Amino acid sequence: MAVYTDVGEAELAGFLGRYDCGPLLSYKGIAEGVENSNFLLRAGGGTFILTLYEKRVDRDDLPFFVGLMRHLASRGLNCPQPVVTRDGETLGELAGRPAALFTFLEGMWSRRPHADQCREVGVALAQLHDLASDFDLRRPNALGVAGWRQLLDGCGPRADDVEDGLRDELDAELRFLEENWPKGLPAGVIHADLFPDNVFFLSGELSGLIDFYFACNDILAYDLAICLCAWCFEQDGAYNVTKGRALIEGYRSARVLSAAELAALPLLARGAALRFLLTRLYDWIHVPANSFVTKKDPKEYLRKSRFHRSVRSIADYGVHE
Ligand SMILES: Nc1ncnc2c1ncn2[C@@H]1O[C@H](COP(=O)(O)OP(=O)(O)OP(=O)(O)O)[C@@H](O)[C@H]1O
Ligand SMILES: N[C@@H](CCO)C(=O)O
Repeated sequence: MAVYTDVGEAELAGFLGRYDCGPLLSYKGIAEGVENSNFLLRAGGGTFILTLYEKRVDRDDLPFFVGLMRHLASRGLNCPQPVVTRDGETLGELAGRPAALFTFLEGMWSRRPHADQCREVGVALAQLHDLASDFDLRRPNALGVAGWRQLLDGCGPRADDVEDGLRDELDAELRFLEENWPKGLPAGVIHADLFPDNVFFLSGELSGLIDFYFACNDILAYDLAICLCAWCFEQDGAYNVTKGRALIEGYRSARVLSAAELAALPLLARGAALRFLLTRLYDWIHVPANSFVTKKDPKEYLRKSRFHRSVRSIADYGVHE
């Protein structure tokens, strides 16, 4: 459950008083998610999502995230929109945390994505890259290759509690990636966390994207590699070549992937697997066992990391140049 910060009714009503959203009717914490505290809120003027920003979100980055959501929506991409107060503000403070109110997006995320949904995500990701290309704010990727060493160091010797020898294995993998990380590939704004729980479907079609709080400037094809990790493996850990092909072909139908980008995919996917392995491992070690947050399994990403290390060319992902 991701409600780190509790909000009292009186202080919430006070916060909402700055908006034209009508009186507070009800609110409840949303169990899903691991990063921020989210509440589903009903007011006279409709249904909203209230987000309180927690540890991994830097307050100074909020104008980038909120601005990006507004920019993408103005270009036709369906994503939550910050509600503006009567004073023209989109960001405020509640229960000691930075907070914002968003429009509610209809739809459900897919617990067991099928190949057609992978294709749709590929298309949507390419559209996002294209639509964000003229967004004028910049945010370096704090969880990019240059930030992984600090995460691994932060895990310390307790990494070996998850699996014997894990710390040395990750150290070797990280060193390899630091030395071989591709340079010069097309870069721009990426979502950086487009997992199934951040993609909504309605009546069988992709209806919107949420959770832009890792969005940043980085290699575009790295975003595709993240989706390859998040969408194209089965619950038993096996890579599904049909889903992988659908995702990549969906992406290519909306944005041309150069030969260099395609060739770099296995390396970028190793990086993507390591990034989520490291954040999960860090949380596994540091989030107290009695907290109300369901920790995500680092071993799922260890298996994915090992799979990507075994890949010899993009043909192993089911695609050709
Ligand atoms: N605008 C919205 N409309 C409808 N539901 C939403 C909206 N924003 C968030 N939610 C719901 O809240 C849940 C958690 O939101 P979100 O994914 O942004 O949280 P998070 O803690 O950042 O999660 P994650 O672990 O994916 O980083 C979502 O799975 C979704 O059910
Ligand atoms: N999508 C991430 C959690 C949010 O950062 C994961 O599955 O590890």
